[in-house]
Amino acid sequence: MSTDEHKSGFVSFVGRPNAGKSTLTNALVGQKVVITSDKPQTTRTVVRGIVHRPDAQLILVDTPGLHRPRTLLGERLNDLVATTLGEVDVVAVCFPANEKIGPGDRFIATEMAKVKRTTKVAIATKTDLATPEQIGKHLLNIQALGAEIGVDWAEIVPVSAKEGDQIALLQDLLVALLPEGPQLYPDGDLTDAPEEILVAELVREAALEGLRDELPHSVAVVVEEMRLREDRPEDKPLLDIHANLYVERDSQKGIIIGPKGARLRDIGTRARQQIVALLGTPVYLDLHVKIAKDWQRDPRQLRKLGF
Ligand SMILES: Nc1nc2c(ncn2[C@@H]2O[C@H](COP(=O)(O)OP(=O)(O)OP(=O)(O)O)[C@@H](O)[C@H]2O)c(=O)[nH]1
Repeated sequence: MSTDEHKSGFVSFVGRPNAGKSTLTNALVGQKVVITSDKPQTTRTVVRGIVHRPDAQLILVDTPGLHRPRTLLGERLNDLVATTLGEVDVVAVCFPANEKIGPGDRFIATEMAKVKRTTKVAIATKTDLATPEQIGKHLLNIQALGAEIGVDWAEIVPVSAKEGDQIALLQDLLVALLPEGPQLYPDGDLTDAPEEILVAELVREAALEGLRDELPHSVAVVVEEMRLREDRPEDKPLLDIHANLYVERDSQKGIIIGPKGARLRDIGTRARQQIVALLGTPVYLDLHVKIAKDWQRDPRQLRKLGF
């Protein structure tokens, strides 16, 4: 291969909620750039992770879990997913190896079949949670599903993002599918999401830990202000961050705040540690819980919350 054959392009991971898309993005980039959670549907913004290699630049677009619209928010997410898929070079569908292929996977793969132009890859994720026999059967099922609905997988790759297993191979295979093209982002850029969005996502992630049922869908975070505190010595900077956690109902506010504010304090501590790790600056984090009544169904509120 000649050295001027540089490749660049966009890859989008899709899959049902919790399929491991965010974890895989982080594993490929080699650093945490998108939040992960064991709650479905936590990814709401399209954050790109960027893999820099001498021969290629691989830009990962992390789409929200594709699902049938339930609320207005759901419809917007689906619009976003459809738009994203038409614009990328490769769509990689994630099928968790520790679970059978179900109606959700079938729905997504069928949607995928409609995006004709884009190369499709299948990824069997979370292989550390399955036996070799299960993985083998899973790969055959993925192939059969493709044949049934008319999707011709360019590759079917089993990986474990958690163990780092086959991640390098996946990177090579994805690069091979990219068109020739120049470097699109400067060296060192890992994502083009604004810092406020990353910070809001980290707060949301901390708030979701330990929550059950419907509440995860009801939490939104907006960073209201983020600036370096004045009058600090240059070698001891402090970043002041003010963020609002929005919930839909009074009862949910109580859950987030917890007895005597204990849960909110805990959210703040955990989020702060992650933000410091991301930005490399000491942080003072001020969190407030607010009610935005039924925000998921209200277009005005959705806009205000950044959707
Ligand atoms: N054991 C194991 N767990 C994994 C692996 N990849 C992801 N997980 C876990 O699966 C859960 C979901 O992972 P995410 O990466 O957030 O999934 P997602 O597809 O981005 O989820 P949504 O944002 O809901 O669409 C988290 O608890 C992860 O820790 C893996 O390779 N092995």
